[in-house]
Amino acid sequence: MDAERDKAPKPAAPDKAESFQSRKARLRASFLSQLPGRLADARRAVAELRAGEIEHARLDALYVLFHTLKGSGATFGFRQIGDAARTAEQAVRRAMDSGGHVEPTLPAELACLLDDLDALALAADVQADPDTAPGFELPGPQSRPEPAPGQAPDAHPGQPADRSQRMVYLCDDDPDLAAQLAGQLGCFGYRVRAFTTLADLRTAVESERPAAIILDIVFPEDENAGPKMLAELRSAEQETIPCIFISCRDDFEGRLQAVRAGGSAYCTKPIKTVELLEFLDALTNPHPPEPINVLVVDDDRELAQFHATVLEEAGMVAKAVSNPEQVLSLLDTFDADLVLMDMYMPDCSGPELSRILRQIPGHVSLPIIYVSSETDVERQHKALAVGADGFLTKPIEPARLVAEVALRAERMRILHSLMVRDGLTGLFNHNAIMQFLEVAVANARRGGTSLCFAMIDVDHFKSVNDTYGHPTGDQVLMALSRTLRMRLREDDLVGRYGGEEFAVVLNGAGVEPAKRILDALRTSFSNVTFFSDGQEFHCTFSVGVSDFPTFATPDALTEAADRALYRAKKGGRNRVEIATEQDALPEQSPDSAETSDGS
Ligand SMILES: Nc1nc2c(ncn2[C@@H]2O[C@H](COP(=O)(O)OP(=O)(O)OP(=O)(O)O)[C@@H](O)[C@H]2O)c(=O)[nH]1
Repeated sequence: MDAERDKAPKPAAPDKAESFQSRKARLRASFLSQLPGRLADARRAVAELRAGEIEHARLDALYVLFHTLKGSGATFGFRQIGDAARTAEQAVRRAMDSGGHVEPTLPAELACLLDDLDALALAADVQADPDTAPGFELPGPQSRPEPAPGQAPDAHPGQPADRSQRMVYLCDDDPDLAAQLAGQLGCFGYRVRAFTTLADLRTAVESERPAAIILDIVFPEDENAGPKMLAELRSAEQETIPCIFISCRDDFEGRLQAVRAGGSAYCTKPIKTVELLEFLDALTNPHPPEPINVLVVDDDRELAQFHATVLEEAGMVAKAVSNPEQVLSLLDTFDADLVLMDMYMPDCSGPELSRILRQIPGHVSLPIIYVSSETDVERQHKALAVGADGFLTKPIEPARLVAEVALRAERMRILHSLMVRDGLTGLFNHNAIMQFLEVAVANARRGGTSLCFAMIDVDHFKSVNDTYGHPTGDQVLMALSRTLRMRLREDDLVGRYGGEEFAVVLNGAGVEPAKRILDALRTSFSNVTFFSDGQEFHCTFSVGVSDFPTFATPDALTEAADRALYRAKKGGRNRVEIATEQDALPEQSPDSAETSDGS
């Protein structure tokens, strides 16, 4: 039934240099050129309908065809085509709802509607001016709101932000807290000047403008002195300096004063350094955030391409696909933040595709929004019940499409980041790094590549805590996490395995390069000087490394790395040990693992 369309030339992938006006004209022309083929397909299917018989398959196919035509006709500005297709769709739906029984009058009714559609298709070239057609007004480039308190702005947890050389002023009347926070932020690459009085802060701002201010609310002179000072600084400054309030006040009044003074974020004491860092990164990061990635799935190629074009115009990265079968493999390589999905597609419906995605652990929380001309609320609810997140009705205004996609994708990035991050270090947490290890092993197996898994454990960490106190121990852990994040490649994965143990997945690395990299990290960390109560000290760590394919499963890799780490500790610490085949799980040699999972 789709034979004509398959022969039709596919719309070219969006060319970045091509203007939106010319893209929309091209897609509209492509829709028109394919219209006769689609109508011929429909006419053949109508001719094959047997009056008085049960005809599930032909009715299903006709339904998808008219439904698609309804949505794309309206989107490309051909309202009458959309209306006629809707009437035909409703006639087919009635037959489907009566158990697939074809009333004797149905074929003639549909043939009549197809005559109308043929006539409209002929007239279509002059029917609608694309510039005035609904659905063609473009929103401006996607603008992102400043992160609100509680929002984690970094879309890619575990990836370092370039914080080097960013000067931050911190003002708190508690000198110990000011010094401690300054020390911790310093571990993450910020240059911090700490002040205990507002007068000193004002003098410093007047002589050198900082990238951000961290400001207490309550000072001895006034319980709202911090917000008052910010308001004063802002009235004197040409450009506003971002400010994060820190306070032991968690009451509404304190928060209200902070917002009124223009505070961008609010952290309550005791301060969680990672939370503070996230706000600082968001407010001072000179790099724009990662664009939102959207996968658009619609069997109507022009419509998929059109929606992708609208999203790209708004600064997102959008891939259009018309065959649902390609979605899984595409998602392996395209890190989609959201899937925009048609509801009725001939070979696999939107709800079926949603179910398939929800059965894959990695896609359980991937936002799915249907874009469909289905207006029946009950059917919309049924489609949503399989795990989709929203419903947009075709034709959709570009501005609304962009806003809905941006809102949901941003929210999911925030939630995802909170779910997968460790609170102290900002690295992936235990569950996340173990899940990433599974994915990395599956990818390495499929691609025939290698990878290394390293377990890193700080040496004599208990005595660091015992000698210098727990907060200093925390600083050591934060400094190590930063060293790992800054020095490893972007596609390597770093997580906090637990306590003072860290896990690293070095994608594509063999044992020898992995050992070289980890030895370099070990040396550079051992050179970091820590300070506590006027005393200096250094820390080291030990590493156990296992590799794929010598160890073929995530369990085998973890166990082997753990055993190698034990040897490193036994052998005197501050060293990297490589796992050998003797470190394999007793019951699971690499060979048996290869066959047990069927690969
Ligand atoms: N400061 C701090 N300490 C932690 C944290 N998580 C675990 N620890 C401490 O890390 C220490 C780990 O000590 P051990 O497992 O005995 O090992 P170790 O002292 O590092 O000695 P070796 O591993 O044998 O070199 C314990 O004292 C834990 O309380 C944390 O988040 N912060």
